Amino acid sequence: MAPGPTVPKHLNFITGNKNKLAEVQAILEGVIELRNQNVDLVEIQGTIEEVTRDKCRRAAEAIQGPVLVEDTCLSFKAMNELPGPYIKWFMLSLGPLNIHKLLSGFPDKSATAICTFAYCEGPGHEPVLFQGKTDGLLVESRGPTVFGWDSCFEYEGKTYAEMDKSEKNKISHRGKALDKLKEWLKSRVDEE
Ligand SMILES: O=c1[nH]c(=O)c2ncn([C@@H]3O[C@H](COP(=O)(O)OP(=O)(O)OP(=O)(O)O)[C@@H](O)[C@H]3O)c2[nH]1
Ligand SMILES: [Mg+2]
Repeated sequence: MAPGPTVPKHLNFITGNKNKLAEVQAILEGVIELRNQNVDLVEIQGTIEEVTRDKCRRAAEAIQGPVLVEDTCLSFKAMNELPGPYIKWFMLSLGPLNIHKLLSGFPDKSATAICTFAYCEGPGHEPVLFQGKTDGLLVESRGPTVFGWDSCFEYEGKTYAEMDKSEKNKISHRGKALDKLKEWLKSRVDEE
């Protein structure tokens, strides 16, 4: 095997978000077996990469072993890329029916969904990052309001919530990040 981090056959994906977990499981099916643990991790303030690296280090410390984590951002061009990693708190306060109002004073509704995965071999190891981005628009909610801001993020005329899952996974920020992770995993999974 090439030098660098190894990955166990059963990978611990640390997340408390059931919808995220379901998408990641669907996309990684047949590639690697995921195990999920919900560890309540502190999320710091900083750039997307700083937030994700720190989250990954904390997860590896918490379970004392190899971990995969993911952090999702939603950034608005008119707001100089905010809320970014802090979108969760805006969603919790405003909900899917009101989130579009954040841009009501701005003509530019451009939004970018960014997904950053981080893998870490264990405590003390440097996390490796895999990022995917999808450009779209922030719109009034259309479609089921099951997952976060899916009903408010429009890509080529449809909101994520109006797409079926396989359609979303093909073009989504998460799908693109996982394509990179899958490629990397091919040479890294420890078969022993
Ligand atoms: O409509 C959506 N489509 C998506 O594809 C998507 N992915 C994440 N989110 C939401 O964006 C925030 C990210 O925060 P986040 O990355 O810290 O996640 P989280 O705290 O829920 O879980 P985790 O940190 O335990 O993994 C949270 O409000 C998530 O619900 C999404 N909403
Ligand atoms: Mg979180």
